[in-house]
Amino acid sequence: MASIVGVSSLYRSPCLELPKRALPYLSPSSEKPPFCGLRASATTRGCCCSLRSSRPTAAPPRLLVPSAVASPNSVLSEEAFKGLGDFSKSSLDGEEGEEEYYGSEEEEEEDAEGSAVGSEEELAIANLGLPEQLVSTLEKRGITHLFPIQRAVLLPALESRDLIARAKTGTGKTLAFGIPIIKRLTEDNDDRRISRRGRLPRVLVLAPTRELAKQVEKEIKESAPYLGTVCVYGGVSYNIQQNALARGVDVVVGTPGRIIDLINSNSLQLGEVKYLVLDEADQMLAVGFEEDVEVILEKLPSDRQSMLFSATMPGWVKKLARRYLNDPLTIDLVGDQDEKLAEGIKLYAIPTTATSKRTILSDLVTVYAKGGKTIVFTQTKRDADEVSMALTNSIASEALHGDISQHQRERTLSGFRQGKFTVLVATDVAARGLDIPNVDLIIHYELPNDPETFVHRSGRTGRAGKEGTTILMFTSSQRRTVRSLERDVGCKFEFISPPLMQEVLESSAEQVVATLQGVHPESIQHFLPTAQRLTQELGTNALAAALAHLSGFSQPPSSRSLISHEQGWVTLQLTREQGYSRGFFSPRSVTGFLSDVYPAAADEVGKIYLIADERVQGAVFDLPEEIAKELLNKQLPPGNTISKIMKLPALQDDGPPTDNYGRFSNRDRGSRGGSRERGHRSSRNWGSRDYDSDDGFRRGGRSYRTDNSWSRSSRGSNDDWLIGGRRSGRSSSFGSRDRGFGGACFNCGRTGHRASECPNN
Ligand SMILES: Nc1ncnc2c1ncn2[C@@H]1O[C@H](COP(=O)(O)OP(=O)(O)OP(=O)(O)O)[C@@H](O)[C@H]1O
Repeated sequence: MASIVGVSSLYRSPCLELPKRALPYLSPSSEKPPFCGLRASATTRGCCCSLRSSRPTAAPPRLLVPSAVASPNSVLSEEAFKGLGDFSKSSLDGEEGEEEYYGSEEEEEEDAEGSAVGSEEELAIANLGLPEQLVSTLEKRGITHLFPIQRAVLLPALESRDLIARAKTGTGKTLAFGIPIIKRLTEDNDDRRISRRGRLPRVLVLAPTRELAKQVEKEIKESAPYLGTVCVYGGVSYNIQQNALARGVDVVVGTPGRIIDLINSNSLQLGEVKYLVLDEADQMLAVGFEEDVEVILEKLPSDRQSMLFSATMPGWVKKLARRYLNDPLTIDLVGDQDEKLAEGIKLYAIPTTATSKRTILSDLVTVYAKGGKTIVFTQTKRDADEVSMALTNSIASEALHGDISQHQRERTLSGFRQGKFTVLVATDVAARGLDIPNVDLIIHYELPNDPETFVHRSGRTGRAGKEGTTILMFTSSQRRTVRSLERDVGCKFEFISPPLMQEVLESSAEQVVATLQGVHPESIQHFLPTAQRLTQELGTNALAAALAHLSGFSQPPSSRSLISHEQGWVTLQLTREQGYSRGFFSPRSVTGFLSDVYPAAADEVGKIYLIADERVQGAVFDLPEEIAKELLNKQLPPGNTISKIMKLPALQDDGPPTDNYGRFSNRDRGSRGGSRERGHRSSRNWGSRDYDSDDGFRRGGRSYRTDNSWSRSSRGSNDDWLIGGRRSGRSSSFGSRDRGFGGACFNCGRTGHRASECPNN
């Protein structure tokens, strides 16, 4: 698990170049010894100071930029930050050598050498010669040492290099561009322009969503309150934004749609912009946004520094970026071969069915979030609403998507940040960039559209070195997509089963206990007399009743299938003693047995699985609660036992759910009908997915992969859910209302009739 403390780890050979060369490069007035904070290579390749600047660097007034030593394959080691992001062994699009690239092949080898002489001190922001105001505001926010991406970007950014930077989610990319830009703006203030009214912006940061734009604005404002920073985005009145721009501004952060509107109304002039940042660059350059970005770029001076940041940079982004960037330096702290997710994120995957999804969801939240914050990602706005509504019965939750008014979106996010409710159900509008403290659990209620979205969604937890958990829910038909996801993201899921009711009850109780610990002692005093009376009357039952109520279990939990996890179903086990067997024991034996003992049970039986233990002749199967009760009261033929079970025994063929199982289930005939329809719709709906864009209207999304394998499978899975989810009620009713006999005759073994109707009788 990565830890922020990792920052204090030592790396071995500190850069020897920078102290000599970089003094003027950093703050001329600083008396602190500057250093680059990067280990010099044990080989001949040198540290960041030898990064080649292959074009003249635009030195700001009073900043002397040293002419760097040419070293095309400059290498930096990240020993000190292991866990927060490793340097890659390959370039973003595999075209090494074509461009300057920041990564190492011999890193591991180097890491084994040398002695630990670098120190926390060397990474201390206070030692870098940054403007004092900046150092002090960062320190107040607990930011005292550079994170790896910040360290890697600082010098090239100050050298005015165009950059393409990739680092994992939550590793501090905002300040990676923020710190050098703020330094330049602060020092480039000879003419006191920072306070001048009507000054035009020198920095433009483009972000794909309003929430992200606001967050970047906040980060810059908090780090440099003395700069004029204005955020412009759609969904709110123009006036306030226009007035703020008119007063004079240093940094504009915004979403493309509103920026274009403000340019067109002449409220925003970009003629003095010196620094352009595309945050979440791959999304900014995806179809739909790219045209807007191009319109904006046309308004910018060509003599500017451009920087692209994201946790994901598919190859096409880099190719496209060449059109906008000038001899860019690529800084890649992710690498193509390695896991793309931030470390410290535990990954689980859980097989579900469309009908059991919602029940499982609330159980997962209860058991895995342990009272912390959860974000549930859905594909569509409608699903976000519906899932949030369904959850609200048991857990406080709210929905966030592009159809919700901007005002409400802001209120929702702020309520979530403040912990007023603990589950946010969102479309991918919340997948990128949002930095919300203490999000412990991410649930992909629906498979993401592409691996990049999976990385960004999951990256809302495990930020800045913290731990987090991600759970992917999938149906059996989506198994292949899950495997592709593992391959594309370089991760491995641990496959889990739905939590048992006992676990849910225990977790709920624990959370209530944690909440009780926060009750103010004075409040307790008010309730003490009643508590004492109740304890005398009811003993510990009084406290248990209070816990049950506060856990949301005033009524006993409804019965639930251990197989499908659907409510209202019970899982029973049939075992047959040796010697009573009528031949080979199979699922047909179960349906035949049921039709003899209680035909209603044979009609309604759900999934049937054989017990794995070869010494036991038996199976488990699902029945509706009422039917199960009746069956348990029936007289059974000798040698047979039926009991209600609380835990599944080991089952043959991996147990539920697979595509093969349930062949003997009546209910399954319905779902097979459903899957025909799924197949029919799967490819068509891909383009019309209900995707949120910044400005609340649909934008297309680039299909990131060229081989289509991911896209195709996720298209299928997307629609699978669209149909499965919305029609879940119908799907489950197909089987149970269809009274045709789905089992096999106990007599002749053929399907379609009961033993009592067997023509062979
Ligand atoms: N040097 C630092 N020390 C401590 N905390 C930091 C440092 N730099 C950034 N942070 C904090 O780390 C968190 C994550 O930063 P940020 O949102 O910039 O990550 P990111 O890499 O842009 O993530 P994403 O890819 O999800 O957009 C923020 O809360 C930020 O304030």
